[in-house]
Amino acid sequence: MNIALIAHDKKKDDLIKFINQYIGIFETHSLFATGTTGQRIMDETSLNVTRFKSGPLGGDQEIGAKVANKDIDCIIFFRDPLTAQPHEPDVSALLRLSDVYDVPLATNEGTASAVMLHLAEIKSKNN
Ligand SMILES: O=C(CO)COP(=O)(O)O
Repeated sequence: MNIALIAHDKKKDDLIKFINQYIGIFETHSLFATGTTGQRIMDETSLNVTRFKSGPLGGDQEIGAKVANKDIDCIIFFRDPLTAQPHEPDVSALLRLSDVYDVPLATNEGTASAVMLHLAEIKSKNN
């Protein structure tokens, strides 16, 4: 599967911790990320990631374009609900496209954990 990973600045530590928790599942998928999130993932985990521009510079939109082209199967987006983002319209556009194309989108750790359990189930069925 093609999985997009995104985290706002105050959630990046949480995302890295989350990824390391489920590293065995993530390493069996193709990963995409916005710029800074992707760099942190590559620096702090063993995973390789295709990086787009940083979110405020268009990265959410680039991932949105991939969603519209049916190139993304799942999005894990650790959003910061307590900090205003200068590129909020881009974030909303990505969330909207995930609904348009019915792409699973986890915007917090609880939902992301549920998604990972689902991916683990698929993996064990395929083995
Ligand atoms: O702002 C973001 C998502 O809206 C994330 O972008 P970065 O990964 O470049 O910080």
